[in-house]
Amino acid sequence: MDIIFIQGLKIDTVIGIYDWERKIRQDIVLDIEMSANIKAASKTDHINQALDYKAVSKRLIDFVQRSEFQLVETLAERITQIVLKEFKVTWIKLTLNKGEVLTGAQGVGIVIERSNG
Ligand SMILES: Nc1nc2c(c(=O)[nH]1)N=C([C@H](O)[C@@H](O)CO)CN2
Repeated sequence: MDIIFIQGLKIDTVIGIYDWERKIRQDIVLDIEMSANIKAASKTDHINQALDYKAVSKRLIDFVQRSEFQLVETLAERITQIVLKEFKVTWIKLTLNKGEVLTGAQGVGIVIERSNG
């Protein structure tokens, strides 16, 4: 299996369970690994045959910026479902980092793997 990845994709959104978090926008950072078969793209050297990481990133930026979830779990699950349904991806690993919201910690977040195969 080949993997196309997107690393350190920073997106602003409304997320969190506390009142103060509902009134501000916070940055989350996504690291994404997606299964891809790169044979056709590498043969033809054409973007039409490739999993276009720019297209994935544009779709996720739009979705995350419009979203207002409370939990990182919900946002992560929705992101993986979008990628699996709308792109030629059968497996995805997503790391969602909410950053320095927990006193004493450099980051908090979630790592999930999903597949539809
Ligand atoms: N499992 C989770 N725990 C917590 C979440 C979450 O999304 N999933 N969120 C919070 C708060 O919003 C926190 O990030 C802000 O201090 C706390 N625990």
